[in-house]
Amino acid sequence: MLVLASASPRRREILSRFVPEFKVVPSNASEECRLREPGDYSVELARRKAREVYSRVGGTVIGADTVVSVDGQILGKPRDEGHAVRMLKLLSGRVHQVTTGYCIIHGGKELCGAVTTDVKFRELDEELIRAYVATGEPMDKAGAYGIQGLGGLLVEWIRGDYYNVVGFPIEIIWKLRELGFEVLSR
Ligand SMILES: Cc1cn([C@H]2C[C@H](O)[C@@H](COP(=O)(O)OP(=O)(O)OP(=O)(O)O)O2)c(=O)[nH]c1=O
Repeated sequence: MLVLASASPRRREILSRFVPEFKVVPSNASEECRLREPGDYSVELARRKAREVYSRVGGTVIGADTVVSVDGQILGKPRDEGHAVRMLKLLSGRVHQVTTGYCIIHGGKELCGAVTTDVKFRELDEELIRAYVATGEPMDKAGAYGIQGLGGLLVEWIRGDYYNVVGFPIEIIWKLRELGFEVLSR
């Protein structure tokens, strides 16, 4: 049985487009992490999420973690609205990286990786930033925006996998296919 170790509705929605059947079991793993490099950090958290769920339910388990980084500095989810405003000011007019680490536990082995997408934001004025934060959309999202929602307004261009920005890189689907899971079957 395939298990998605995530409480994220976006991850569930993306996986369900490509794979017909899986179970969702959110992880209770701690998100405290001292690593500073976005790839190392996101893979470590993805691995913890996958291991914690695997220890309870077994099967083939997918864990993922998404971070936004700018100049190598990791931005997680905003603590409050003021923090969201500061993050968006920092990202305004600049290119940043969105990295999703993943870990698939299958047959007792761990298959882990990280995918990075570059995203360029438009120049954002204070009024727009405050109006966007007031919509509430930034609060549960790494980097304080969601490209798939109203946050699409902030983006000038992206380079790389769009799904990766939303939290679920397509590389995971290809890995599942290599492991023998059917993709696009109904
Ligand atoms: C940058 C960006 C992030 N995000 C989201 C993806 C992730 O859900 C979230 C980052 O938090 P994560 O800790 O990666 O995931 P989560 O807490 O939502 O779910 P779980 O740990 O149970 O798997 O930010 C978007 O939805 N759109 C975006 O454009």
